[in-house]
Amino acid sequence: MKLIECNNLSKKYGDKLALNSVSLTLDSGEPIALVGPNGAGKTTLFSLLCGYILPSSGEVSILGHKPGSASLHNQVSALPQDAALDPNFTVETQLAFFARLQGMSSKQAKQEVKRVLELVDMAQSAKLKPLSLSHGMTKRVAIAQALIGSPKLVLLDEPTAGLDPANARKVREIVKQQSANTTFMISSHNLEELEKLCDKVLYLENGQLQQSVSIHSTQSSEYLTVTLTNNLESELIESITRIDSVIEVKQTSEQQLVIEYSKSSPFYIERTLLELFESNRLQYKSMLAGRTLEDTLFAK
Ligand SMILES: Nc1ncnc2c1ncn2[C@@H]1O[C@H](COP(=O)(O)OP(=O)(O)OP(=O)(O)O)[C@@H](O)[C@H]1O
Repeated sequence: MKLIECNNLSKKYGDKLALNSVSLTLDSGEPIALVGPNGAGKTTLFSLLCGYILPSSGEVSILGHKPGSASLHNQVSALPQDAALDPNFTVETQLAFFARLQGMSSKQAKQEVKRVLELVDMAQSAKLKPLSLSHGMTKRVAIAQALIGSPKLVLLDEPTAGLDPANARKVREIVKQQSANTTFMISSHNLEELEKLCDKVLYLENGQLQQSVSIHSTQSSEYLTVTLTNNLESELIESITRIDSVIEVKQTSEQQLVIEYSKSSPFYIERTLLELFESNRLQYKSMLAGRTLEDTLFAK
């Protein structure tokens, strides 16, 4: 069963097309990063996955069910960037309230609160009220709240924004530890952090899914960014895809592609590409090796 499936998913706010025909399929497993510039549609996608808003067209399902449906009760949770705790109640009181809302008895809720606070190393603060917590501690409590009931999917919006390096690291550790049971989808502008944490990266721009890359495969293999002087033809892309060591070819602009390949003999891929360009009478502007997530996402 696929964790998330979106098929031509679109969302309009009035005339504004915030999400434009997004199609993707994601499996449960390692954390998934959602990146893109301000206004790209990340929050809109999160809101659709949570069932807070309905699509204007297209379909979305989580574990085969429509977001917000009763079958997904306790299976999906979200931590919005501006999530706030109620200043009037202790940490344990408000977390127990959310556990009760999930249908737990008061005894189960108490045990669950203890469990999730231990997961985020905040058990000692159970009896404190939010105003006596630091920003980092508040964030950990909010993550604990998102983990109540061991959901299958947890959506985290900028989970480390505004945190000092030690607290940001702590949050990363929590996500890593919990990833055995829960798939996290993390929206963030911090590419370096996402590189440490995530396997798959989804890149949204202007409401469209521009790229979906696997960080681990880009680290274990190599890739080349090739820019031609002419616009790319689909026959050329197909020919490159057929080269022995090529894993994947992505067109990133009219004249540019990123080729992911496994290293075989030295310069094999470069030599084969040059022969291919020569036989097709094509000229290239540049052929660059690159490996960071930023290079992958923003190579233009
Ligand atoms: N309720 C709304 N009504 C009208 N327009 C909206 C609404 N919510 C979002 N938008 C618009 O839809 C587009 C996508 O917004 P969204 O908040 O999903 O982007 P985002 O990628 O989360 O941005 P950021 O990184 O700044 O949080 C933006 O142009 C935004 O102005």
